[in-house]
Amino acid sequence: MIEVQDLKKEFDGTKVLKGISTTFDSGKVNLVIGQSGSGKTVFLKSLLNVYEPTSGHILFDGRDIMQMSRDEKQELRSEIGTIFQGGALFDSLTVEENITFPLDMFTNLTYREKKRRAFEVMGSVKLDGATKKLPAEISGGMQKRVAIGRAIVNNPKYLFCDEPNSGLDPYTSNVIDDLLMEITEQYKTTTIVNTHDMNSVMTIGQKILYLKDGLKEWEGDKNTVMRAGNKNLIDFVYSSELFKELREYLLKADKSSI
Ligand SMILES: Nc1ncnc2c1ncn2[C@@H]1O[C@H](COP(=O)(O)OP(=O)(O)OP(=O)(O)O)[C@@H](O)[C@H]1O
Repeated sequence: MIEVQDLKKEFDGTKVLKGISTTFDSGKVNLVIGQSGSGKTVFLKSLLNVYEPTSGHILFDGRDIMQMSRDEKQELRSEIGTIFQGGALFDSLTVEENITFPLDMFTNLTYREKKRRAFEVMGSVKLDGATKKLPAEISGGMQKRVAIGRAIVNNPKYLFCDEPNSGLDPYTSNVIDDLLMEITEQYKTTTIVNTHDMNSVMTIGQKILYLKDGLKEWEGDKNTVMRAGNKNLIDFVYSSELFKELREYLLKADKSSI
């Protein structure tokens, strides 16, 4: 579980995060949504202390990253998996080597143990058939799965993903969403995902945090988002005609069942 208390971040006096408080449960996929520029990436990077917050508290299962020494932060980082845009794979390493990389870097496992763990993870992300391929030889969706595999190989307690579906077709996006859900439930990770993908919102949004201009405008889940009364949220989520019609249909169905 990650608890965020009154998180603020400014850059040279410009307030980007203006005091956000929320809780992200473990074993759940938590989505952060909002217009471009609303502060989603700064929020994620502040939670990770990539950007040092201006003020506030961020508690990782009760441990406040704002109060931690450098060594304690280092220790915490070993419990965190990240999938960031531009967090490119190593082009000259095979799928298996990419996934094994964090084990080489951060563990003292034996060769055999690393091999076993890497194969377990490649099974989880459904890459068993591509272990010896180079990133250039596999599709964008498979590359995303390698990135997910690399992020989970150390059994992280916390998983952060920035736009995991960007650049993927709808089918492959669903595959990635299903995978994030499976991993989160199987390993009980606290998973936080920044997304623009409304399909993800409707399917894996076990918690949804909607940011607007650096503030929490609304929070709920995929069931409550459909019936939410917040005008800004509705305008944002239902800017697609298809979703707008779906919402109207559901609200009518609600009324006719009363
Ligand atoms: N390193 C930085 N220094 C100064 N300002 C920044 C920095 N990073 C982001 N900002 C500003 O913070 C605001 C929020 O940016 P952020 O990248 O978090 O938005 P976002 O919601 O993730 O957008 P998008 O959906 O387009 O990725 C923007 O106005 C941006 O210019």
